[in-house]
Amino acid sequence: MCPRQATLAPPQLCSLMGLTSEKTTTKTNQERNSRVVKSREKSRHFSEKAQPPRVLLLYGTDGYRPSHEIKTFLESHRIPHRTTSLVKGQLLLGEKTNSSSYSQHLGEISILIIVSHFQASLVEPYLELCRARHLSLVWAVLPYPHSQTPKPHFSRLHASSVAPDAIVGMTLSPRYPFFYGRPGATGGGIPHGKNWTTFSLETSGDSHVTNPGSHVTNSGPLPVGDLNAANAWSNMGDGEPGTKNGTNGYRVLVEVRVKTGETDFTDVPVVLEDMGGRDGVRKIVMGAPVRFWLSHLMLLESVHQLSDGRLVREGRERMVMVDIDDIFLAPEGRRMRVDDVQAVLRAQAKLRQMVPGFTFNAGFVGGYYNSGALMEEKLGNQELVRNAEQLWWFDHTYKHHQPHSMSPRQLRTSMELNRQFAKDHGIPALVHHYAVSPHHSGVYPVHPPLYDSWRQIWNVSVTSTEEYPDLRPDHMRRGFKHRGISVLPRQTCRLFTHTFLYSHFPGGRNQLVSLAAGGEVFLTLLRTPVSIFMTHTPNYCCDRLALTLFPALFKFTSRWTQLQLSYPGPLAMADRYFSLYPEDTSPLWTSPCSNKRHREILPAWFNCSQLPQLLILGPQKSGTTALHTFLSLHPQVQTNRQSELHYEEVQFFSDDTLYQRGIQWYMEQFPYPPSPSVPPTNSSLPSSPPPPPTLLFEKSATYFVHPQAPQRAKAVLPQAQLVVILADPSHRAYSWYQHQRAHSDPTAVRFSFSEVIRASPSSPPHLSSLSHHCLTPGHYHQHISHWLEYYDHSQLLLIDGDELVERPAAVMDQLLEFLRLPFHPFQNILQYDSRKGFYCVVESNRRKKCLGKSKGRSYPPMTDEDQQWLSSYYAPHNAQLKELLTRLGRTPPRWLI
Ligand SMILES: Nc1ncnc2c1ncn2[C@@H]1O[C@H](COP(=O)(O)OS(=O)(=O)O)[C@@H](OP(=O)(O)O)[C@H]1O
Repeated sequence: MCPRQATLAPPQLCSLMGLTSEKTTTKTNQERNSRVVKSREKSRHFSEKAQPPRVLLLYGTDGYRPSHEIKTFLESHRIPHRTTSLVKGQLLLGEKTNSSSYSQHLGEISILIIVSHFQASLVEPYLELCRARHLSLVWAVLPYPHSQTPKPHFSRLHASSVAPDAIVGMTLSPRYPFFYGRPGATGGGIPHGKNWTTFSLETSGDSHVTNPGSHVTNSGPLPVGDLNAANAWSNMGDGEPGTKNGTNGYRVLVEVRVKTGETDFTDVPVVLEDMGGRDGVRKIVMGAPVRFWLSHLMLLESVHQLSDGRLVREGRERMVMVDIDDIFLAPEGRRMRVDDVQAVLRAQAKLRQMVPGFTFNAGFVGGYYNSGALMEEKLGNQELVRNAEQLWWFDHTYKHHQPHSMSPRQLRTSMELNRQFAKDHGIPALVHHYAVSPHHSGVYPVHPPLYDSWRQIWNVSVTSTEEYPDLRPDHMRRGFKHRGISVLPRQTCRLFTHTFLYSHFPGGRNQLVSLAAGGEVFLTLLRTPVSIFMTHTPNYCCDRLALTLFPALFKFTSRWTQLQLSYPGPLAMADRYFSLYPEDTSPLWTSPCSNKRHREILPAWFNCSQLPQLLILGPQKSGTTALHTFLSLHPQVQTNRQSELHYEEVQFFSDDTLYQRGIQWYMEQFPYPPSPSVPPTNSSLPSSPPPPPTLLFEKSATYFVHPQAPQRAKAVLPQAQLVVILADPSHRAYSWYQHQRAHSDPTAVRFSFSEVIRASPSSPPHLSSLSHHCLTPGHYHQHISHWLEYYDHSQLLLIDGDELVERPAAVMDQLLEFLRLPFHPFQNILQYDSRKGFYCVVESNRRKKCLGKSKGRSYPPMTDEDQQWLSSYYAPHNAQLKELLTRLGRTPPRWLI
């Protein structure tokens, strides 16, 4: 155990004191806790935590990688979900006796997705659970390992393994009521990869699983016929939900054509729906490799079908925009010539047949117009301008300078020059209210002068970036709104400034086409309702790679899916994005300091050491002002400037209006810390030691209970140390009530403390609201747990509120140790003042300076009845707190013992 003075200290303090046995246990706890926090945090960061989870993804030991793929699918479509192992899921779902614990763990689930081999023992236990809980099932069947023996049947279904090179074609059922897939779509050219699993109906005997090396399995006794005759569909049946007789109760979604001999082929189902006629569980069984695009399409289809469209938000509409950035700017030999420009216009006309309204979006840097050395390239520039009306145009600064490195005046000048250029050359650039910044600079991390100049000079209301919140993983890129401008996420299409010949593209032309034909670019389009692809001039000269990629993409999409492609322009795209995802409107600012790419596009004034390293979180009326005042006395510590709104508190993470102002505003609340002096390099003089680093901190007592503060703080200050003061919650509530009265809160003035704490939800709204705000901050367990979902508990120091009142110098020693700051003689600086009834600061003139009259107020003591009432009110919350502290290896505060 930690010694007395280390009450509520984090474990590393105990270990500093040489308590090694504690250290061992703590370390394990700490590691475990940190792992849990990290994984939770990952899934919660930018996740849809406001919605109840609806899909439960279950994986076995062999299914970890494929399940990761499915998790990416769920995340990219923002389908609310949880993930767990097959073993754990069975335990959780099986908790029939304790259904509240079931829903507490899992939320409301409607679909299970199982990733496993075709093994009845893995799936059968779930059938019972699905029946009992009215769940549907999607089963992604993994290919059999070579050595495995045939497996038992499942719903009279046999599985067979087929080597990928035996599959020569694939068809989507012409009869299945697809929402996303195109009925009857057919084609060959299935890429090699993992084995596939095909299905057949049992008539007798065991299922067959063939050696994948032999190309094709014995696909069971089901006769399959000509692909075009769609025999597989009719042989498997067109079962309606609940059908028991007449048909087999299956509907085939996809079949593949398998080579069985030199000239023989057979058509077998690879994705089918079991309508639940036999076991009452509606399920979709998929045998295509999980990484293959068909599986993504079928997963989307399955979740849509099984949830009657409730779990997929995007519908079928897909808006697509293709930017050509730097249209006049490229190295010699990589700019468009006249025939390239004409090819672009011809391609555009053709693409409009597949994507209504399709128009290339040209980003221009006027300062480079006609700057190429080759005459053909100058003519190419002129051809672009001659056809300006046929394209859409957007500002890309005049000289391609990065906005973050320009002063507001330079920025404005650059934009004005580009605007004048557009005017002089008849370029209709003001109409679309869209602009893009070179290298994403200034868009994210946000550089407010860029936003202001865009609005002022170009009337921009939409832009795009790949950088929010981060470049990777790309399916997690998001949009946000800032200073009246909608920032949309951009997608990657694998064409860069250096890809202008097929031979420069890894894998050549075939690889480029396969990106579009089911590869990464197709999946992006499938996942993203609003896709903005960035290309560059070199992609349209030379081998014109972009003019291969996009037609291939749209053709493939129209062939296999019913996605409705369109290009309605940036404004309509922004409207659609934010009406689909209103939760993205307000950004979650992330720390630019811990991200290499973001650091490279930070304005010069941005100083990562001007952000605080310590947050005193609260709660209100726990002694936070005293702690703030005392800590500010340390010579190596500085706090924020006084705010005109909240006095000594910044409240950035808990005040939505302030939070919107961005990190720059937050930084400006802190003094610029002294930079260490750099000794002259060639000097023979002994160098003076650098000044000690300054620790910046802020205290905002509103952070403790604010629902978004932990996530916001973690995203900006991942390494911050946190302090929470645990005062007796009953006293805290009484102090808070007195504070409200002192500030003439009409409800607090009108109602007594007894009435306030005893108010119920049926009391007048202003009374029950006051009661809620008075009592709930004292639910310490709940608020601390929330913070620990984001921060590791070693970053958190808990201070006993009574100790702070009675032995403030000891508390300060404890705090300095936690912060690894040098000793400061608080024992001499803090002295008890009998008039104030609290410790005060002894100033240099030896006079005591106490906290203001609003801290340490005089008011009558709480009545015994109220005290008792509160003790029993807080008893369960305090018990949970005690449990938590024990789990974390902390000593409880005195009032809790
Ligand atoms: N040294 C010292 N001087 C004065 N007051 C002290 C001190 N140490 C702790 N306290 C207790 O701090 C209570 C005020 O808490 P906060 O500063 O957190 O209040 S606030 O939320 O910032 O308004 C305040 O509550 P009240 O007594 O109700 O005024 C005090 O109980």
